[in-house]
Amino acid sequence: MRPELSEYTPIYSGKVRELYEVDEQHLLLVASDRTSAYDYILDTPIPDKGRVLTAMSVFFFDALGVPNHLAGPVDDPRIPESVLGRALITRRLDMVPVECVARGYLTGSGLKEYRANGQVCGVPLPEGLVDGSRIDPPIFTPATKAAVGDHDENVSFERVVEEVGLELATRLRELTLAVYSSGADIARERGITLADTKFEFGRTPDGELLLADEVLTPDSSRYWDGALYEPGVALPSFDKQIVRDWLTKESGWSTDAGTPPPPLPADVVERTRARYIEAYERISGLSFADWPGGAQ
Ligand SMILES: C[C@H](c1ccccc1)n1cc(-c2ncnc(N)c2C#N)cn1
Repeated sequence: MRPELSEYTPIYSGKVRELYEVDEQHLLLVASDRTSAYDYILDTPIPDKGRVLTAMSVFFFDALGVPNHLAGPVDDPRIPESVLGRALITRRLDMVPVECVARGYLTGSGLKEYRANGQVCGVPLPEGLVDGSRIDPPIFTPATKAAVGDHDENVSFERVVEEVGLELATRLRELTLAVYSSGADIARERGITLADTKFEFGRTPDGELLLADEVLTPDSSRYWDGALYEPGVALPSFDKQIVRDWLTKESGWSTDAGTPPPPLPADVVERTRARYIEAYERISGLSFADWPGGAQ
């Protein structure tokens, strides 16, 4: 008999995920079906999004072989039925207060910084780069964690050293770049470009550094269709572009409307759900139909 979610103490509620305390040493990390666009949480959920992103994290945790915070399988008996397939039991860690970002392509906030001063997080880049340009080798572009609703602030490696010390900062950079490159290689072999990603790390009581949070999901990364890639062309997000295009080109809403986006039509929801599942099945080579927690 599985416990009820109400038996666990909620300790964090994010835009699209929640964290609960299971016991002194363990947490329950829950991914919702909520999705965001243009910094709004949309009213319309995407069915199975939480399960697909959980499945992607588990695939990469297994594939990457990096010590991580998982403390049980996706069907662990401590996971309530109501969140089965979109929740994971993790070890409770002392989280490192740094968003560890790796970029293999220039876009987003990195592009904005580059255009202003020719570098990203203090890392100088060659002249003449444009939106979508390859950054080779990939760079470590850390950020400080913002309050809920704010954007993270890109910071230099030196600032991370001030925050956590040289040894840990160096280790975070090494691990971030190595894990990004491994994930990017796996995705590239399946025709998908992993442009950038964000990792979080935490330490165990005896000081071991573990990969935590979610890994290499479309919510923590930018995924592009490898077949469409060309530098200088604004690259559509593999998973979010359907929603973005409907909102800005068909719904009558606009990003400067100052009002929340309207509810999504059923076909936009279904096509977006299908894109998440396509990304998972192409990258993992597994069938999402085999993932626990189907329609209850
Ligand atoms: C922001 C992020 C979060 C993720 C998911 C849902 C809501 C928040 N978060 C993760 C921890 C955390 N703390 C202690 N041990 C851990 N193993 C983790 C993890 N992962 C704290 N915050």
